[in-house]
Amino acid sequence: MAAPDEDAYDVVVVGGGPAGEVVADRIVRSGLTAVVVEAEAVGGECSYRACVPSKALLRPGAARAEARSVDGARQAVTAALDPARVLARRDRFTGRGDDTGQADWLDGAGIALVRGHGRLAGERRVEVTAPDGTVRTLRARRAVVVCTGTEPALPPVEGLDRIGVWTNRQATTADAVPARLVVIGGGVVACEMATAWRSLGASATLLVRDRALLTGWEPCAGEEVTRGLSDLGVRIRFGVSAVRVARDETTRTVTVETDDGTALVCDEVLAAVGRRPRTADLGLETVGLPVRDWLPVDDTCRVTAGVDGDWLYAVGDVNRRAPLTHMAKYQARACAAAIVERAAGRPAVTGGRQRWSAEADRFAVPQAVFTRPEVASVGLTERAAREAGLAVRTVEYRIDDVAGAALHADDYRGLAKLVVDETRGVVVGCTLTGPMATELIHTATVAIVGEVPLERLWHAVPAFPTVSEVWLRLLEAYGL
Ligand SMILES: Cc1cc2nc3c(=O)[nH]c(=O)nc-3n(C[C@H](O)[C@H](O)[C@H](O)COP(=O)(O)OP(=O)(O)OC[C@H]3O[C@@H](n4cnc5c(N)ncnc54)[C@H](O)[C@@H]3O)c2cc1C
Ligand SMILES: NC(=O)c1ccc[n+]([C@@H]2O[C@H](COP(=O)([O-])OP(=O)(O)OC[C@H]3O[C@@H](n4cnc5c(N)ncnc54)[C@H](O)[C@@H]3O)[C@@H](O)[C@H]2O)c1
Repeated sequence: MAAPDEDAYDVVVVGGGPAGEVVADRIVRSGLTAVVVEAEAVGGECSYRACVPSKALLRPGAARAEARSVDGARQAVTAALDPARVLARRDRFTGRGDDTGQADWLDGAGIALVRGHGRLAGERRVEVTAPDGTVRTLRARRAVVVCTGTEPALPPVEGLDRIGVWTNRQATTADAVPARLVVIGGGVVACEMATAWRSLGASATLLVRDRALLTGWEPCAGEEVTRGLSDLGVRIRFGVSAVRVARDETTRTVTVETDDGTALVCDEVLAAVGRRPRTADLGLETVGLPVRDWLPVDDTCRVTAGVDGDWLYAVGDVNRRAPLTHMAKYQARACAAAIVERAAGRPAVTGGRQRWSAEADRFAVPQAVFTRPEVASVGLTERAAREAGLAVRTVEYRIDDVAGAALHADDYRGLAKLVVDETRGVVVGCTLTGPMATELIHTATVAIVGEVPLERLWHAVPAFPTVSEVWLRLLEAYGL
Protein backbone atom coordinates (compact mmCIF):
# COMPACT_ATOMS: atom_id res chain seq x y z
CA MET A 1 0.00 0.00 0.00
CA ALA A 2 1.16 3.51 -0.74
CA ALA A 3 1.58 5.92 2.15
CA PRO A 4 -1.08 8.68 2.11
CA ASP A 5 1.33 11.19 0.55
CA GLU A 6 2.45 8.82 -2.19
CA ASP A 7 1.05 8.09 -5.62
CA ALA A 8 1.58 4.54 -6.77
CA TYR A 9 2.00 3.39 -10.38
CA ASP A 10 3.23 0.13 -11.82
CA VAL A 11 6.07 1.97 -13.55
CA VAL A 12 7.61 5.37 -12.83
CA VAL A 13 9.57 6.77 -15.78
CA VAL A 14 12.02 9.58 -15.03
CA GLY A 15 12.55 11.68 -18.18
CA GLY A 16 10.04 12.16 -20.98
CA GLY A 17 12.31 12.14 -24.05
CA PRO A 18 11.99 9.55 -26.83
CA ALA A 19 13.08 6.76 -24.46
CA GLY A 20 10.70 7.67 -21.64
CA GLU A 21 7.71 8.27 -23.89
CA VAL A 22 8.04 4.88 -25.57
CA VAL A 23 8.61 2.95 -22.33
CA ALA A 24 5.48 4.50 -20.83
CA ASP A 25 3.42 3.92 -23.97
CA ARG A 26 4.34 0.24 -24.21
CA ILE A 27 3.73 -0.26 -20.48
CA VAL A 28 0.25 1.29 -20.64
CA ARG A 29 -0.63 -0.65 -23.79
CA SER A 30 0.09 -3.85 -21.86
CA GLY A 31 -2.50 -2.93 -19.23
CA LEU A 32 -0.15 -1.68 -16.49
CA THR A 33 -0.05 1.93 -15.28
CA ALA A 34 2.75 4.41 -15.91
CA VAL A 35 3.69 7.95 -14.97
CA VAL A 36 6.29 10.11 -16.72
CA VAL A 37 8.26 12.65 -14.69
CA GLU A 38 9.60 15.45 -16.87
CA ALA A 39 11.74 18.39 -15.74
CA GLU A 40 11.69 20.45 -18.95
CA ALA A 41 9.62 19.53 -22.01
CA VAL A 42 7.94 16.27 -22.98
CA GLY A 43 9.73 15.07 -26.12
CA GLY A 44 13.21 15.56 -24.71
CA GLU A 45 16.37 16.88 -26.28
CA CYS A 46 15.56 15.13 -29.55
CA SER A 47 12.36 17.05 -30.27
CA TYR A 48 13.48 20.57 -29.45
CA ARG A 49 17.28 20.81 -29.37
CA ALA A 50 18.77 17.90 -31.25
CA CYS A 51 17.49 15.58 -34.00
CA VAL A 52 14.40 17.43 -35.15
CA PRO A 53 15.64 21.05 -35.30
CA SER A 54 19.04 20.01 -36.67
CA LYS A 55 17.46 18.06 -39.51
CA ALA A 56 15.02 20.92 -40.12
CA LEU A 57 18.02 23.26 -40.44
CA LEU A 58 19.84 20.86 -42.77
CA ARG A 59 17.03 19.88 -45.12
CA PRO A 60 16.65 23.17 -47.07
CA GLY A 61 20.34 23.23 -48.01
CA ALA A 62 20.15 19.58 -49.03
CA ALA A 63 17.03 20.18 -51.13
CA ARG A 64 18.66 23.11 -52.87
CA ALA A 65 21.85 21.15 -53.54
CA GLU A 66 19.84 18.21 -54.85
CA ALA A 67 17.96 20.37 -57.34
CA ARG A 68 21.20 22.00 -58.41
CA SER A 69 22.80 18.61 -59.05
CA VAL A 70 20.57 17.99 -62.10
CA ASP A 71 21.13 19.94 -65.30
CA GLY A 72 17.92 21.66 -66.36
CA ALA A 73 16.75 21.90 -62.74
CA ARG A 74 20.00 23.62 -61.71
CA GLN A 75 19.18 26.69 -63.77
CA ALA A 76 15.83 27.04 -61.98
CA VAL A 77 17.44 27.25 -58.50
CA THR A 78 19.80 30.18 -58.42
CA ALA A 79 19.06 32.11 -55.22
CA ALA A 80 20.63 31.45 -51.83
CA LEU A 81 18.60 29.97 -48.97
CA ASP A 82 16.22 32.34 -47.19
CA PRO A 83 17.40 32.10 -43.54
CA ALA A 84 14.24 33.66 -42.06
CA ARG A 85 12.05 31.07 -43.78
CA VAL A 86 14.38 28.21 -42.89
CA LEU A 87 14.35 29.22 -39.22
CA ALA A 88 10.57 29.67 -39.27
CA ARG A 89 10.14 26.21 -40.81
CA ARG A 90 12.37 24.75 -38.09
CA ASP A 91 10.22 26.47 -35.47
CA ARG A 92 7.12 24.86 -36.93
CA PHE A 93 8.67 21.46 -36.13
CA THR A 94 9.77 22.36 -32.61
CA GLY A 95 7.01 24.76 -31.55
CA ARG A 96 9.90 26.73 -30.06
CA GLY A 97 9.91 24.28 -27.16
CA ASP A 98 6.16 24.23 -26.52
CA ASP A 99 5.37 20.63 -25.57
CA THR A 100 1.57 20.94 -25.44
CA GLY A 101 1.16 18.52 -28.34
CA GLN A 102 3.35 15.82 -26.79
CA ALA A 103 1.82 16.29 -23.33
CA ASP A 104 -1.63 15.89 -24.90
CA TRP A 105 -0.40 12.75 -26.61
CA LEU A 106 0.65 11.29 -23.24
CA ASP A 107 -2.76 12.15 -21.84
CA GLY A 108 -4.53 10.52 -24.80
CA ALA A 109 -2.42 7.40 -24.36
CA GLY A 110 -3.46 7.11 -20.70
CA ILE A 111 -0.03 8.00 -19.33
CA ALA A 112 0.15 10.26 -16.27
CA LEU A 113 2.52 13.23 -16.42
CA VAL A 114 4.14 14.83 -13.39
CA ARG A 115 6.16 17.94 -14.17
CA GLY A 116 9.29 18.50 -12.13
CA HIS A 117 12.75 17.21 -11.35
CA GLY A 118 12.74 13.51 -10.43
CA ARG A 119 15.18 12.01 -7.98
CA LEU A 120 15.40 8.46 -6.63
CA ALA A 121 14.56 8.31 -2.91
CA GLY A 122 15.42 4.73 -2.10
CA GLU A 123 14.08 1.54 -3.63
CA ARG A 124 11.09 2.06 -5.99
CA ARG A 125 10.55 5.65 -4.84
CA VAL A 126 10.94 8.82 -6.88
CA GLU A 127 10.72 12.25 -5.29
CA VAL A 128 9.57 14.98 -7.67
CA THR A 129 10.30 18.65 -7.04
CA ALA A 130 7.77 20.68 -9.02
CA PRO A 131 8.68 24.04 -10.60
CA ASP A 132 6.89 25.75 -7.67
CA GLY A 133 9.13 23.91 -5.18
CA THR A 134 6.54 21.47 -3.87
CA VAL A 135 7.72 17.91 -3.44
CA ARG A 136 5.71 14.79 -4.18
CA THR A 137 6.73 11.14 -3.87
CA LEU A 138 5.83 8.55 -6.47
CA ARG A 139 6.02 4.84 -5.72
CA ALA A 140 6.66 2.21 -8.35
CA ARG A 141 4.97 -1.15 -7.82
CA ARG A 142 7.06 -2.82 -10.55
CA ALA A 143 9.88 -0.62 -11.84
CA VAL A 144 11.55 2.74 -12.05
CA VAL A 145 12.95 3.48 -15.49
CA VAL A 146 15.62 6.20 -15.74
CA CYS A 147 15.47 7.94 -19.14
CA THR A 148 17.21 11.20 -18.28
CA GLY A 149 19.45 11.37 -21.35
CA THR A 150 22.61 13.43 -21.56
CA GLU A 151 23.90 16.97 -21.53
CA PRO A 152 26.77 18.42 -23.56
CA ALA A 153 30.32 17.82 -22.38
CA LEU A 154 32.56 20.89 -22.51
CA PRO A 155 36.25 20.83 -23.48
CA PRO A 156 38.78 22.22 -21.00
CA VAL A 157 39.20 25.61 -22.69
CA GLU A 158 39.96 28.64 -20.54
CA GLY A 159 37.17 31.23 -20.61
CA LEU A 160 34.57 28.95 -22.23
CA ASP A 161 32.15 29.45 -19.34
CA ARG A 162 32.26 33.25 -19.78
CA ILE A 163 31.53 33.73 -23.50
CA GLY A 164 28.04 32.25 -23.75
CA VAL A 165 29.35 29.22 -25.60
CA TRP A 166 26.97 27.46 -27.96
CA THR A 167 26.15 23.82 -27.26
CA ASN A 168 23.66 21.74 -29.24
CA ARG A 169 20.93 23.83 -27.59
CA GLN A 170 21.94 27.19 -29.12
CA ALA A 171 23.16 25.55 -32.34
CA THR A 172 19.69 24.17 -33.01
CA THR A 173 17.54 27.01 -31.66
CA ALA A 174 19.39 30.22 -32.62
CA ASP A 175 17.22 32.91 -34.20
CA ALA A 176 19.94 34.51 -36.30
CA VAL A 177 22.79 33.28 -38.46
CA PRO A 178 26.16 34.12 -36.88
CA ALA A 179 28.53 35.76 -39.35
CA ARG A 180 31.47 33.67 -38.15
CA LEU A 181 31.12 30.36 -36.31
CA VAL A 182 34.00 28.37 -34.80
CA VAL A 183 33.17 24.74 -34.00
CA ILE A 184 35.24 22.72 -31.53
CA GLY A 185 34.97 19.01 -32.37
CA GLY A 186 34.98 16.72 -35.37
CA GLY A 187 32.11 14.37 -34.61
CA VAL A 188 28.54 14.16 -35.81
CA VAL A 189 27.23 17.36 -34.22
CA ALA A 190 30.22 19.38 -35.45
CA CYS A 191 29.87 18.12 -39.03
CA GLU A 192 26.09 18.52 -39.22
CA MET A 193 25.93 21.93 -37.58
CA ALA A 194 28.82 23.32 -39.64
CA THR A 195 26.95 22.15 -42.75
CA ALA A 196 23.69 23.73 -41.62
CA TRP A 197 25.00 27.14 -40.58
CA ARG A 198 27.43 27.40 -43.51
CA SER A 199 24.50 26.68 -45.86
CA LEU A 200 22.64 29.55 -44.21
CA GLY A 201 25.50 31.93 -44.91
CA ALA A 202 27.80 31.73 -41.88
CA SER A 203 31.51 31.32 -42.36
CA ALA A 204 32.54 28.26 -40.38
CA THR A 205 35.81 26.88 -39.05
CA LEU A 206 36.20 23.47 -37.43
CA LEU A 207 38.92 22.99 -34.83
CA VAL A 208 39.48 19.24 -34.82
CA ARG A 209 41.74 17.76 -32.17
CA ASP A 210 42.13 14.52 -34.15
CA ARG A 211 43.59 14.03 -37.65
CA ALA A 212 40.23 13.10 -39.18
CA LEU A 213 36.51 13.73 -38.92
CA LEU A 214 34.11 11.07 -37.67
CA THR A 215 36.76 8.90 -36.05
CA GLY A 216 35.26 5.54 -35.14
CA TRP A 217 33.64 5.31 -38.58
CA GLU A 218 35.21 3.73 -41.67
CA PRO A 219 37.88 6.24 -42.77
CA CYS A 220 36.04 6.84 -46.08
CA ALA A 221 33.14 8.47 -44.18
CA GLY A 222 35.33 11.12 -42.57
CA GLU A 223 37.24 11.65 -45.81
CA GLU A 224 34.07 12.23 -47.83
CA VAL A 225 32.61 14.59 -45.23
CA THR A 226 35.92 16.49 -45.09
CA ARG A 227 35.75 16.94 -48.86
CA GLY A 228 32.08 17.93 -48.73
CA LEU A 229 32.58 20.50 -45.98
CA SER A 230 35.60 21.96 -47.80
CA ASP A 231 33.56 22.25 -51.02
CA LEU A 232 30.94 24.11 -49.00
CA GLY A 233 33.61 26.55 -47.84
CA VAL A 234 34.05 25.28 -44.28
CA ARG A 235 37.63 25.62 -43.07
CA ILE A 236 38.89 22.55 -41.20
CA ARG A 237 41.99 22.65 -39.04
CA PHE A 238 43.11 19.17 -38.01
CA GLY A 239 45.32 18.47 -35.00
CA VAL A 240 44.41 21.80 -33.44
CA SER A 241 42.78 22.49 -30.06
CA ALA A 242 41.36 25.69 -28.65
CA VAL A 243 43.13 26.67 -25.44
CA ARG A 244 41.62 30.05 -24.52
CA VAL A 245 38.56 32.08 -25.54
CA ALA A 246 37.44 35.60 -24.64
CA ARG A 247 34.53 37.81 -25.73
CA ASP A 248 35.16 41.51 -26.32
CA GLU A 249 32.39 43.31 -24.45
CA THR A 250 32.34 46.19 -26.95
CA THR A 251 32.39 44.41 -30.29
CA ARG A 252 30.82 41.19 -28.91
CA THR A 253 33.32 39.21 -30.98
CA VAL A 254 35.11 36.17 -29.56
CA THR A 255 38.83 35.53 -29.93
CA VAL A 256 39.81 31.86 -29.93
CA GLU A 257 43.44 31.06 -29.20
CA THR A 258 44.68 27.66 -30.35
CA ASP A 259 47.54 25.42 -29.28
CA ASP A 260 49.46 26.10 -32.49
CA GLY A 261 49.83 29.72 -31.44
CA THR A 262 47.23 31.26 -33.76
CA ALA A 263 44.09 33.25 -32.94
CA LEU A 264 40.72 33.38 -34.70
CA VAL A 265 38.03 36.01 -34.35
CA CYS A 266 34.43 34.89 -34.58
CA ASP A 267 30.91 35.68 -33.36
CA GLU A 268 29.98 32.35 -31.75
CA VAL A 269 31.81 29.22 -30.59
CA LEU A 270 30.04 25.87 -30.69
CA ALA A 271 31.37 23.15 -28.37
CA ALA A 272 30.54 19.77 -29.90
CA VAL A 273 32.81 17.32 -28.08
CA GLY A 274 30.39 14.63 -26.95
CA ARG A 275 27.96 14.11 -24.09
CA ARG A 276 27.86 13.27 -20.39
CA PRO A 277 25.04 11.53 -18.51
CA ARG A 278 22.28 13.48 -16.76
CA THR A 279 22.70 11.58 -13.52
CA ALA A 280 24.32 14.16 -11.22
CA ASP A 281 21.18 15.07 -9.27
CA LEU A 282 19.24 11.84 -9.58
CA GLY A 283 19.47 10.41 -6.05
CA LEU A 284 21.59 7.48 -7.26
CA GLU A 285 23.36 7.50 -3.90
CA THR A 286 20.06 6.57 -2.21
CA VAL A 287 20.18 3.17 -3.92
CA GLY A 288 23.93 2.67 -3.52
CA LEU A 289 25.03 3.75 -6.99
CA PRO A 290 27.80 6.23 -7.85
CA VAL A 291 26.52 9.68 -8.80
CA ARG A 292 27.27 11.39 -12.14
CA ASP A 293 27.99 8.11 -13.90
CA TRP A 294 26.49 6.35 -16.91
CA LEU A 295 24.09 3.57 -15.91
CA PRO A 296 25.31 0.20 -17.22
CA VAL A 297 22.49 -2.19 -18.11
CA ASP A 298 21.87 -5.69 -19.46
CA ASP A 299 19.98 -6.37 -22.69
CA THR A 300 16.63 -5.77 -20.97
CA CYS A 301 17.97 -2.38 -19.80
CA ARG A 302 17.99 -3.52 -16.18
CA VAL A 303 20.72 -1.69 -14.24
CA THR A 304 23.49 -4.20 -13.58
CA ALA A 305 25.61 -2.30 -11.07
CA GLY A 306 24.82 -3.39 -7.55
CA VAL A 307 21.04 -2.85 -7.30
CA ASP A 308 19.07 -5.68 -5.75
CA GLY A 309 15.85 -6.88 -7.31
CA ASP A 310 14.38 -6.33 -10.74
CA TRP A 311 13.15 -2.79 -10.23
CA LEU A 312 15.69 -0.30 -11.66
CA TYR A 313 16.10 0.13 -15.41
CA ALA A 314 17.87 2.72 -17.58
CA VAL A 315 16.95 3.36 -21.20
CA GLY A 316 18.33 5.63 -23.93
CA ASP A 317 21.39 7.87 -23.94
CA VAL A 318 21.87 7.56 -20.16
CA ASN A 319 23.01 3.92 -20.48
CA ARG A 320 25.54 4.84 -23.22
CA ARG A 321 24.84 1.72 -25.29
CA ALA A 322 23.86 3.46 -28.53
CA PRO A 323 23.16 7.19 -28.11
CA LEU A 324 20.63 7.64 -30.89
CA THR A 325 16.89 8.25 -30.82
CA HIS A 326 15.90 5.16 -32.78
CA MET A 327 18.02 2.95 -30.50
CA ALA A 328 16.60 4.66 -27.40
CA LYS A 329 13.13 3.75 -28.66
CA TYR A 330 14.20 0.19 -29.51
CA GLN A 331 15.60 -0.22 -26.00
CA ALA A 332 12.38 1.28 -24.63
CA ARG A 333 10.28 -1.36 -26.41
CA ALA A 334 12.57 -4.11 -25.08
CA CYS A 335 12.61 -2.72 -21.55
CA ALA A 336 8.83 -2.39 -21.36
CA ALA A 337 8.39 -5.93 -22.67
CA ALA A 338 10.83 -7.21 -20.02
CA ILE A 339 8.99 -5.39 -17.23
CA VAL A 340 5.67 -6.82 -18.40
CA GLU A 341 7.15 -10.35 -18.63
CA ARG A 342 8.59 -10.10 -15.14
CA ALA A 343 5.35 -8.64 -13.78
CA ALA A 344 3.68 -11.81 -15.08
CA GLY A 345 6.21 -13.94 -13.21
CA ARG A 346 8.29 -14.88 -16.25
CA PRO A 347 12.05 -14.26 -16.20
CA ALA A 348 12.55 -12.46 -19.56
CA VAL A 349 15.72 -14.34 -20.34
CA THR A 350 17.91 -12.54 -22.89
CA GLY A 351 19.62 -13.80 -26.04
CA GLY A 352 17.70 -15.51 -28.79
CA ARG A 353 16.30 -12.29 -30.26
CA GLN A 354 13.35 -12.01 -27.88
CA ARG A 355 11.25 -8.82 -27.91
CA TRP A 356 12.59 -7.89 -24.47
CA SER A 357 16.23 -8.16 -25.47
CA ALA A 358 17.85 -5.05 -27.02
CA GLU A 359 20.71 -7.06 -28.44
CA ALA A 360 20.95 -5.18 -31.75
CA ASP A 361 22.69 -2.49 -29.68
CA ARG A 362 25.76 -4.68 -29.91
CA PHE A 363 25.89 -5.55 -33.61
CA ALA A 364 23.44 -3.55 -35.71
CA VAL A 365 23.22 0.13 -34.77
CA PRO A 366 22.33 2.21 -37.82
CA GLN A 367 23.51 5.79 -37.90
CA ALA A 368 22.56 8.40 -40.50
CA VAL A 369 24.46 11.67 -40.74
CA PHE A 370 22.84 14.42 -42.79
CA THR A 371 25.95 16.17 -44.04
CA ARG A 372 26.61 16.74 -47.77
CA PRO A 373 27.44 14.08 -48.78
CA GLU A 374 25.28 12.09 -46.41
CA VAL A 375 27.03 9.22 -44.67
CA ALA A 376 25.42 6.23 -43.03
CA SER A 377 26.61 3.07 -41.38
CA VAL A 378 25.41 -0.02 -39.59
CA GLY A 379 27.20 -2.84 -37.83
CA LEU A 380 30.93 -3.27 -37.53
CA THR A 381 33.67 -1.30 -39.24
CA GLU A 382 36.42 -3.37 -40.83
CA ARG A 383 38.68 -2.50 -37.93
CA ALA A 384 36.13 -3.44 -35.27
CA ALA A 385 35.38 -6.72 -37.05
CA ARG A 386 39.08 -7.60 -37.18
CA GLU A 387 39.50 -6.68 -33.52
CA ALA A 388 36.56 -8.97 -32.75
CA GLY A 389 38.52 -11.79 -34.36
CA LEU A 390 36.21 -12.33 -37.33
CA ALA A 391 37.46 -13.73 -40.65
CA VAL A 392 36.93 -10.45 -42.45
CA ARG A 393 36.65 -9.72 -46.12
CA THR A 394 35.66 -6.30 -47.42
CA VAL A 395 34.07 -5.23 -50.68
CA GLU A 396 33.92 -1.66 -51.97
CA TYR A 397 32.05 -0.19 -54.91
CA ARG A 398 31.73 3.37 -56.18
CA ILE A 399 28.02 4.16 -56.19
CA ASP A 400 28.55 6.72 -58.99
CA ASP A 401 29.14 3.77 -61.34
CA VAL A 402 25.54 2.61 -60.89
CA ALA A 403 23.18 3.81 -63.64
CA GLY A 404 20.51 4.88 -61.16
CA ALA A 405 23.00 7.10 -59.35
CA ALA A 406 24.10 8.86 -62.53
CA LEU A 407 20.44 9.46 -63.43
CA HIS A 408 19.75 10.73 -59.93
CA ALA A 409 22.44 13.45 -59.94
CA ASP A 410 24.90 14.61 -62.59
CA ASP A 411 27.70 14.83 -60.09
CA TYR A 412 26.72 11.81 -57.98
CA ARG A 413 29.64 10.73 -55.86
CA GLY A 414 29.38 7.97 -53.31
CA LEU A 415 31.00 4.88 -51.93
CA ALA A 416 29.69 1.63 -50.52
CA LYS A 417 31.74 -0.65 -48.30
CA LEU A 418 30.65 -4.01 -46.98
CA VAL A 419 32.32 -5.94 -44.20
CA VAL A 420 31.69 -9.66 -44.60
CA ASP A 421 32.22 -12.38 -42.02
CA GLU A 422 33.67 -15.10 -44.26
CA THR A 423 33.06 -17.84 -41.72
CA ARG A 424 29.30 -17.34 -41.78
CA GLY A 425 29.07 -15.79 -45.27
CA VAL A 426 27.06 -12.83 -43.99
CA VAL A 427 27.35 -9.04 -43.94
CA VAL A 428 28.38 -7.68 -40.52
CA GLY A 429 28.97 -4.04 -41.46
CA CYS A 430 28.11 -1.51 -44.11
CA THR A 431 29.10 2.11 -44.72
CA LEU A 432 27.58 4.27 -47.44
CA THR A 433 28.40 7.81 -48.54
CA GLY A 434 26.58 9.97 -51.05
CA PRO A 435 23.05 11.16 -51.83
CA MET A 436 20.36 9.02 -50.19
CA ALA A 437 22.90 7.04 -48.13
CA THR A 438 20.68 7.70 -45.11
CA GLU A 439 17.74 5.97 -46.80
CA LEU A 440 19.75 3.15 -48.37
CA ILE A 441 21.31 2.00 -45.10
CA HIS A 442 18.18 0.20 -43.90
CA THR A 443 18.72 -2.52 -46.51
CA ALA A 444 22.03 -3.29 -44.85
CA THR A 445 20.42 -3.28 -41.41
CA VAL A 446 17.95 -5.93 -42.59
CA ALA A 447 20.77 -8.02 -44.10
CA ILE A 448 22.81 -7.85 -40.89
CA VAL A 449 19.99 -8.47 -38.42
CA GLY A 450 18.55 -11.21 -40.64
CA GLU A 451 22.04 -12.75 -41.03
CA VAL A 452 21.13 -13.26 -44.66
CA PRO A 453 23.79 -15.40 -46.40
CA LEU A 454 25.27 -13.57 -49.40
CA GLU A 455 24.24 -16.49 -51.62
CA ARG A 456 20.64 -15.78 -50.64
CA LEU A 457 21.00 -12.00 -50.82
CA TRP A 458 21.87 -12.58 -54.47
CA HIS A 459 18.17 -13.32 -55.06
CA ALA A 460 17.09 -9.92 -53.65
CA VAL A 461 17.11 -8.14 -57.01
CA PRO A 462 17.30 -4.33 -56.87
CA ALA A 463 15.02 -2.49 -59.30
CA PHE A 464 16.53 -0.78 -62.36
CA PRO A 465 17.47 2.08 -62.47
CA THR A 466 17.74 2.74 -58.73
CA VAL A 467 20.72 3.61 -56.57
CA SER A 468 19.97 0.36 -54.70
CA GLU A 469 21.50 -1.45 -57.66
CA VAL A 470 24.76 -0.92 -55.80
CA TRP A 471 23.79 -4.07 -53.86
CA LEU A 472 24.01 -6.15 -57.04
CA ARG A 473 27.36 -4.56 -57.89
CA LEU A 474 28.70 -5.24 -54.39
CA LEU A 475 27.72 -8.89 -54.61
CA GLU A 476 29.31 -9.15 -58.06
CA ALA A 477 32.46 -7.50 -56.70
CA TYR A 478 32.40 -10.11 -53.94
CA GLY A 479 32.47 -12.80 -56.59
CA LEU A 480 28.89 -13.95 -57.02
C1 LIG B 1 22.55 18.13 -32.12
C2 LIG B 1 22.09 16.71 -31.99
C3 LIG B 1 21.48 16.11 -33.07
C4 LIG B 1 21.06 14.79 -32.98
N1 LIG B 1 20.50 14.22 -34.07
C5 LIG B 1 20.10 12.93 -34.02
C6 LIG B 1 19.50 12.31 -35.14
O1 LIG B 1 19.35 12.91 -36.20
N2 LIG B 1 19.11 11.03 -35.03
C7 LIG B 1 19.28 10.33 -33.87
O2 LIG B 1 18.89 9.16 -33.82
N3 LIG B 1 19.83 10.88 -32.77
C8 LIG B 1 20.24 12.17 -32.83
N4 LIG B 1 20.78 12.75 -31.71
C9 LIG B 1 20.83 11.98 -30.46
C10 LIG B 1 19.45 12.04 -29.76
O3 LIG B 1 19.11 13.37 -29.48
C11 LIG B 1 19.46 11.23 -28.47
O4 LIG B 1 19.95 9.93 -28.74
C12 LIG B 1 18.07 11.13 -27.87
O5 LIG B 1 17.56 12.40 -27.57
C13 LIG B 1 18.09 10.26 -26.63
O6 LIG B 1 16.81 10.20 -26.06
P1 LIG B 1 16.61 10.03 -24.49
O7 LIG B 1 15.16 9.90 -24.28
O8 LIG B 1 17.53 8.99 -23.98
O9 LIG B 1 17.15 11.42 -23.88
P2 LIG B 1 16.69 12.93 -24.07
O10 LIG B 1 16.13 13.19 -25.41
O11 LIG B 1 17.87 13.73 -23.64
O12 LIG B 1 15.51 13.13 -23.03
C14 LIG B 1 15.75 13.09 -21.65
C15 LIG B 1 14.61 13.80 -20.95
O13 LIG B 1 14.73 13.60 -19.55
C16 LIG B 1 14.46 14.81 -18.87
N5 LIG B 1 15.14 14.75 -17.58
C17 LIG B 1 16.47 14.67 -17.35
N6 LIG B 1 16.72 14.57 -16.04
C18 LIG B 1 15.51 14.57 -15.42
C19 LIG B 1 15.10 14.45 -14.08
N7 LIG B 1 15.98 14.27 -13.07
N8 LIG B 1 13.77 14.51 -13.80
C20 LIG B 1 12.86 14.65 -14.79
N9 LIG B 1 13.19 14.75 -16.08
C21 LIG B 1 14.50 14.69 -16.40
C22 LIG B 1 14.99 15.88 -19.80
O14 LIG B 1 14.39 17.14 -19.53
C23 LIG B 1 14.61 15.31 -21.16
O15 LIG B 1 13.32 15.73 -21.55
C24 LIG B 1 21.24 14.06 -31.78
C25 LIG B 1 21.86 14.68 -30.68
C26 LIG B 1 22.30 15.98 -30.78
C27 LIG B 1 22.97 16.61 -29.60
N1 LIG C 1 22.53 12.28 -37.28
C1 LIG C 1 22.66 11.71 -36.09
O1 LIG C 1 22.30 10.57 -35.87
C2 LIG C 1 23.28 12.49 -34.96
C3 LIG C 1 23.54 13.83 -35.10
C4 LIG C 1 24.12 14.51 -34.05
C5 LIG C 1 24.41 13.83 -32.87
N2 LIG C 1 24.13 12.52 -32.76
C6 LIG C 1 24.44 11.79 -31.50
O2 LIG C 1 24.92 12.70 -30.55
C7 LIG C 1 26.12 12.21 -29.98
C8 LIG C 1 26.99 13.38 -29.62
O3 LIG C 1 27.56 13.98 -30.79
P1 LIG C 1 28.93 14.78 -30.69
O4 LIG C 1 29.31 15.20 -32.05
O5 LIG C 1 28.82 15.79 -29.60
O6 LIG C 1 29.93 13.69 -30.13
P2 LIG C 1 30.90 12.69 -30.92
O7 LIG C 1 31.35 11.71 -29.90
O8 LIG C 1 30.30 12.21 -32.18
O9 LIG C 1 32.14 13.59 -31.35
C9 LIG C 1 32.90 14.28 -30.40
C10 LIG C 1 34.07 14.97 -31.10
O10 LIG C 1 34.71 15.83 -30.19
C11 LIG C 1 36.11 15.54 -30.13
N3 LIG C 1 36.55 15.83 -28.77
C12 LIG C 1 36.28 15.15 -27.64
N4 LIG C 1 36.83 15.78 -26.59
C13 LIG C 1 37.45 16.88 -27.06
C14 LIG C 1 38.19 17.93 -26.47
N5 LIG C 1 38.39 17.96 -25.16
N6 LIG C 1 38.67 18.90 -27.26
C15 LIG C 1 38.46 18.88 -28.58
N7 LIG C 1 37.77 17.91 -29.21
C16 LIG C 1 37.27 16.92 -28.46
C17 LIG C 1 36.20 14.08 -30.52
O11 LIG C 1 37.47 13.78 -30.99
C18 LIG C 1 35.12 14.02 -31.62
O12 LIG C 1 35.61 14.53 -32.83
C19 LIG C 1 26.70 11.29 -31.05
O13 LIG C 1 27.45 10.27 -30.50
C20 LIG C 1 25.50 10.75 -31.75
O14 LIG C 1 25.10 9.56 -31.14
C21 LIG C 1 23.58 11.83 -33.79
